[in-house]
Amino acid sequence: MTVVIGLISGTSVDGIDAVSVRLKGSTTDLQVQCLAKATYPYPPQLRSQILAICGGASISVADLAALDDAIALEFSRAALNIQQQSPPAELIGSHGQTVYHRPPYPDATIPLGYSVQLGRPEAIAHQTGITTVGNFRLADIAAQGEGAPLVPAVDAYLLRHPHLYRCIQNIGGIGNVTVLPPANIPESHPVRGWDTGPGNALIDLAVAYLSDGRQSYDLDGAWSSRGTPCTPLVQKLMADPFFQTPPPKSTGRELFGVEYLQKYLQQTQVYNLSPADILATLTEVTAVSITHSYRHFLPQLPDQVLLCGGGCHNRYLRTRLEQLLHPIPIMTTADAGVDPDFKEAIAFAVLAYWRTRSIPGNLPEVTGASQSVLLGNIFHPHRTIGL
Ligand SMILES: Nc1ncnc2c1ncn2[C@@H]1O[C@H](COP(=O)(O)OP(=O)(O)OP(=O)(O)O)[C@@H](O)[C@H]1O
Ligand SMILES: CC(=O)N[C@H]1[C@@H]2OC[C@@H](O2)[C@@H](O)[C@@H]1O[C@H](C)C(=O)O
Repeated sequence: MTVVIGLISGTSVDGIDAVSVRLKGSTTDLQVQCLAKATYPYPPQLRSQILAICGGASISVADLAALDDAIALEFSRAALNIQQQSPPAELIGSHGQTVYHRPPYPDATIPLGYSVQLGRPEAIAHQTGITTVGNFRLADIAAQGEGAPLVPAVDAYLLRHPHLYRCIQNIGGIGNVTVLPPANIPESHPVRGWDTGPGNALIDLAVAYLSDGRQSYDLDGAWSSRGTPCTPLVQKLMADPFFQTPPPKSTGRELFGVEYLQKYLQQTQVYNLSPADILATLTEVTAVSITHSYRHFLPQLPDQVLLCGGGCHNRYLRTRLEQLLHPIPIMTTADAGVDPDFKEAIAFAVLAYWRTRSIPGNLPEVTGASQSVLLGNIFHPHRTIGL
């Protein structure tokens, strides 16, 4: 049994999700007991700076180093806080903060992806005195994978149903799915997964714009529920090559970010949309892109969909998914015993644990990597002899 801390701040950049978990077993016998969980919001100025960088703002290398350390410090504080609420942890798995993600593409000078997570793990090891694993995406990228999504490998052991076909749908800033065939069918039906497109990132940006910065997200989907999705605009947006490309695929704020929103807002003028319609239409893009993925890239529709990530609390989005996928039941991962708001943090605790046991963490069927690889670099805290 090992106590491990898992840390992540996702593409919504709303704060650091931290868990302390007790782990037992390894893969098929993996057991996870959650001991403590909390979200630590970023200081507003740091959040704004991160969002600016994600939106393509220029930064000097010196400022990038300072930002990296500021994020590492917030992650270290989160780890030390969660540590106070649970037994001593042996290990930290820290995803860090993604600020740039470029999937691999054949015409690039080097046809490998490029993904930057800030909050350097060696600094977290130093600040906390706890061995820290980080840089999880790099080895998969070196093996020609997308470097994302990585959580499906953990979902495969925590959320498989004995005889039902499940989709685990994360709706964070970006959406991603894990496709879990039932445990009782042959291994020729592999676990799959990919990014489905925007989750809440565009909705959040639009809410901030339409409310003059007074709101940062559409609480429970209340605002969008007062609008009507503009079907011709949804169809136009769904023609984007990202949605039509079969998996493996990954994306981020580089595609579905500030620039996208600006172009989208111009298009909404053509259709004379109200603020509520603007939000309902963006929410519809999230819902339709998810169901489009299921209808086009799965051998069969799932028996159940289990939602996770902050978007599972958006009632309007959830209702639209229920309507679009009727009669497939839409639940959350809480119905299968995994907290939908902390599943990603739990996953990075498990990935760190696997790394220290030399268990590969990527699924080549998901990321497109040429082989399974060990994910992450291990950093031990430097302890001065005699202290
Ligand atoms: N009650 C709610 N109603 C509507 N939306 C909500 C609610 N609670 C959270 N959200 C949405 O969820 C977002 C946060 O989701 P989450 O923390 O899962 O994203 P993330 O982990 O940062 O993203 P990713 O999974 O892409 O890395 C918020 O920005 C907001 O848009
Ligand atoms: C580069 C990056 O941080 N990607 C995130 C993002 O947020 C959701 C989706 O896009 C997913 O691919 C990934 O995160 C989770 C933690 C993953 O790797 O499974």
